[in-house]
Amino acid sequence: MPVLKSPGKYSHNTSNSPPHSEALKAQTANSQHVKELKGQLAKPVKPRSTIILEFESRRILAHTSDRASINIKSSFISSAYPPCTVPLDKLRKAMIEDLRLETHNRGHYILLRTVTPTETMMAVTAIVEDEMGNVLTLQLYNQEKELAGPQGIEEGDAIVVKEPYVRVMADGNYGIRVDHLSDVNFVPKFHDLIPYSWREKVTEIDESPESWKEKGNKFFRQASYRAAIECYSKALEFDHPPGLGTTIECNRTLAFLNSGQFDAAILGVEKELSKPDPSIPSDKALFRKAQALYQLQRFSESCKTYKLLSERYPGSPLAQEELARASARLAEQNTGNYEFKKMLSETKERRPPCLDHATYIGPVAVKKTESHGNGLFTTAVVKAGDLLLCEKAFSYAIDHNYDPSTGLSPLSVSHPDRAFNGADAELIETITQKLHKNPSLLDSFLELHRGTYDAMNVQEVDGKPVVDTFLVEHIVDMNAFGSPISSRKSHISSRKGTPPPENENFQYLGIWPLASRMNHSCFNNACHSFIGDMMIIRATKDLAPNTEITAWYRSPFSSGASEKPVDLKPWGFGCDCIICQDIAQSTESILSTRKGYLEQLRSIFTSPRKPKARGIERLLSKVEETYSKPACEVPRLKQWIAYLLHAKDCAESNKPKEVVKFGLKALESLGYIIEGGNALRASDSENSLLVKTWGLMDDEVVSCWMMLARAYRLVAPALQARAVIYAKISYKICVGEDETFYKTYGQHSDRTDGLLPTARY
Ligand SMILES: C[S@@+](CC[C@H](N)C(=O)[O-])C[C@H]1O[C@@H](n2cnc3c(N)ncnc32)[C@H](O)[C@@H]1O
Repeated sequence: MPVLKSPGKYSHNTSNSPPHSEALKAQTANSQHVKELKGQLAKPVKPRSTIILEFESRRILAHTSDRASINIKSSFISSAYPPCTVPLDKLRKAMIEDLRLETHNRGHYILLRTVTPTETMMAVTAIVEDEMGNVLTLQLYNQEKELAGPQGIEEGDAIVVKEPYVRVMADGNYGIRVDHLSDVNFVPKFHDLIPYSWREKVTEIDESPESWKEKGNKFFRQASYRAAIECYSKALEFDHPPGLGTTIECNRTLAFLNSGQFDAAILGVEKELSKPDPSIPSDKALFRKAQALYQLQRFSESCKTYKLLSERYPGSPLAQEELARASARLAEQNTGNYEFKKMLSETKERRPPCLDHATYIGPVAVKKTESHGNGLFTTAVVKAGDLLLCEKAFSYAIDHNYDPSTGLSPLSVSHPDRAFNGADAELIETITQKLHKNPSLLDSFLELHRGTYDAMNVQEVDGKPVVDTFLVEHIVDMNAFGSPISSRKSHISSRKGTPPPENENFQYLGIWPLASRMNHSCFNNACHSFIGDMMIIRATKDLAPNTEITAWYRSPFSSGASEKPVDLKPWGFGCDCIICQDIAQSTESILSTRKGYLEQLRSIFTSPRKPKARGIERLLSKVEETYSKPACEVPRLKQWIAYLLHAKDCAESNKPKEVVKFGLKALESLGYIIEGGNALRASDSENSLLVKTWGLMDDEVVSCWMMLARAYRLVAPALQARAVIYAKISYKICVGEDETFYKTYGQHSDRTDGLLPTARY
């Protein structure tokens, strides 16, 4: 049977997979005990030394156990909760024993200090103490994992947690769980909040901008950018000669750049450049600004800044090189001309395959639909195969801990009724951090569809962005796409009958904000494909301006003979396209009669001893009779597969006329209206064959056209070239590009579908 295209959108709930459901059950059992403790004060239940010892033993065990022995690690949370939106100076300070269990201690903050090294599995975790010496576990979710590394949190570092959520953990110990990045402040050792007993001795020499700059430089050399930024910021608080201030600002900008804080890097540079007489050479400042703009995909501004740099400082080879790179991105952004073959090679060189390319927005725009929120619409006439959008992922993740033998990841983030794992958790974490570091990106991300999640509308507190992790989670749930490393790879392997395991299609997960505006229709008019983290959307039909562009969240092609509407429950709606309506309106008896014929055909096609063609054709006609509407109005998905398989059989038995007849019928089943395909006259010209209306697209459509092309070569040679052109357009729609078409398909292949034996990814 044909292997059908992998699912499109991704909504992945793993709560029914055995290890996760076991973990969920265990948590439910524990929840009664936890309920009883809710609201009680977090008075220590074990001595400090025992809690530290238990944590240290677990930490050492985690380092020494091999990967195979890692169990599913789960993190349960009973319900989403909003981040703290109260400024720190409006909160009251609390000690551990003032906090209430299983409670979000609103109106309070707590100052803590780490007394152990950190450990990371689900969260960055350490034992922390308060000023009274009481200890508990601190779990920081969604933080950069580097925080647990040599450049991260050190023993003795101070941390403020706003409105701490105190939990009773699975081992009975108490812990503070922090899900929102803005609920945590890492407090520099020299900050006023730090009590004297916790302070490091500060000598006079420390209290100068030079010494803070030197400290900053030391941290910078160790790639401890958070600490370096703290020191540079402290240095800038002092009176300093302008030259020194500019150097410190410049160093801080580089630390911002290296830690992905591009907004802050641009701000720092602009402050420097706005000074009437910047005393340091501003080439560094301009260069860093151009780099930060590039990282934010603001290529036009990046090019302008590099140009300014080249004018002011001619002869800088690095600036010339970077200008060329930014100009190449700008050209992609403006024209949609990409070197797709090169991009495919790049996917082999990079892991994860995040490509250095720009987003092209073709003739499309976001607009309100009548009944399902926003949608994507054409803004001009479009032909089948035209590029509508080539979008770089906003964020892209891979499940690093994925275990192919079990199909599971040891990471799991769970709610009572659902579980995420691996790539989801990774993606949520990456996006949360990106937004936290670059608030200029917040607005456009938060505009994405969020389902029923109701979030507060505060975006800044204490001068820092507020990112609601649970809102990010909902947006990911509604908008993320699962993707293979490249659609060409999936296409070739499915043609060869070695489709990648289903999990490989979900191996990468990403958010493509504009593409995610597309609503679903089984009777779609656009297809998305991938080259690494670039998503390519092409029209599958000729479209008039102002047409809503629709794609598949799940493919309506299902294996087996049963017909039912696609399950779109994870997105909270049911499809009401004409295909789904037709299934809903068909009587049980019609559907079961059709199913019966299809089952007979299926067993014939899979049997080594085939009956006479006439018998098969009679059954095919009976299938046709079960449909009441013409295929050009309502595509017949099951009939398409049946005709296609028969056409393949005919091709294998060297019956070119029959291949033409049934290959065309197969395409017509998908809604294609094709003129001149059956004429088979010697007088025909290439132009006699014409697709008047395009139907549904699938990887198998490429095979069908190639099969037709081979048959035409024998019975109507004039039509062969046009059939190849249609195969090439279909290939372009399915894999995103047609530069590799002739490396993949050829008329001289010994396969009936023309796939070349040399075709490989
Ligand atoms: C990824 S979003 C698509 C864009 C969304 N309409 C918006 O306003 O941003 C997915 C959501 O769109 C809506 N949606 C998509 N296709 C739909 C359809 N065929 N019928 C009804 N609602 C649909 C559902 O609410 C779904 O959860």
